Amino acid sequence: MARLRRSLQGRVAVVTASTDGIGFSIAQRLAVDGAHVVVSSRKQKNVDTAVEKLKTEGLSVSGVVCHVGKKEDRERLIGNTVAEFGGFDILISNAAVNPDPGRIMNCTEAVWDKIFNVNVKSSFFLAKEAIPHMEKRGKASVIFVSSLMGYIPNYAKDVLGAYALSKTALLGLTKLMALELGPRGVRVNCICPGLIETRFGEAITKDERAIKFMKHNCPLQRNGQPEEMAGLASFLASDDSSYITGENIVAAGGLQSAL
Ligand SMILES: NC(=O)c1ccc[n+]([C@@H]2O[C@H](COP(=O)([O-])OP(=O)(O)OC[C@H]3O[C@@H](n4cnc5c(N)ncnc54)[C@H](O)[C@@H]3O)[C@@H](O)[C@H]2O)c1
Repeated sequence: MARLRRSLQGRVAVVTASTDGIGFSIAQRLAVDGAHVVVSSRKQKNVDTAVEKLKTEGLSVSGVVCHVGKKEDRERLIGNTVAEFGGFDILISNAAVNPDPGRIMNCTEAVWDKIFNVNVKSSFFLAKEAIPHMEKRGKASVIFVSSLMGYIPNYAKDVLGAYALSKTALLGLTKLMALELGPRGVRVNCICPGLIETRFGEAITKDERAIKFMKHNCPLQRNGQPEEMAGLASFLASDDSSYITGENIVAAGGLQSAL
């Protein structure tokens, strides 16, 4: 007889930028699969709304405000979680920005710094700071959120320039961290979404040219939905992926070419 045990029962997960979009869907799915999920984003109001919504679905969640670029916010996110649960098992590093969409040769130093500070530097330091509190529980899984654009930074070169490049950096970060952390029992993987219908993605997903392009070039002929990233995240967080580390996994409807 099948055992009715949820794949993340007893685990504690922290998900950054999880009040909306892909992060919210991942938080929801991890909680449905049995984890307690710490929801976070920059604004208290958004955290409260997301936590409330998930609680009304009967899910085990709590919330902490965290701007991932601020060390003190990262310390609070980790500190509060450790104080309540003694540690945690799953870190989903999902926050990202693209403050001034444009071509790489138009990127200013200030925009470059903001993109790399949030998307790359903060992802690394949050993981580095979290790992001592995760590894002792024996099931640590770190998951970065990169992008298909990390592989093809020229995908939408008119709007994604330096942002796409920051996502390329995460592909390498995943490989490097997995190598160093494997012997400590910590797995590090990365999800690379294609075009997903969120507020962040709508500059492209709602563009007529992109819609036409997807119809003809994406094997599944459509954009993705945030929920379609959530199962992959849950799998990578669970024991079902216990022999998988250092992988950058694309979920993009089969799309392989630049816009
Ligand atoms: N939507 C897509 O087509 C797509 C494609 C590939 C990758 N991604 C990646 O997926 C992730 C989620 O994006 P999304 O599409 O769900 O859009 P989204 O706008 O819902 O998510 C981005 C989130 O990051 C948050 N954020 C920005 N700066 C932050 C900071 N300093 N600290 C904490 N949170 C911060 C924003 O508030 C926002 O909630 C991002 O890493 C994005 O790069 C999205």
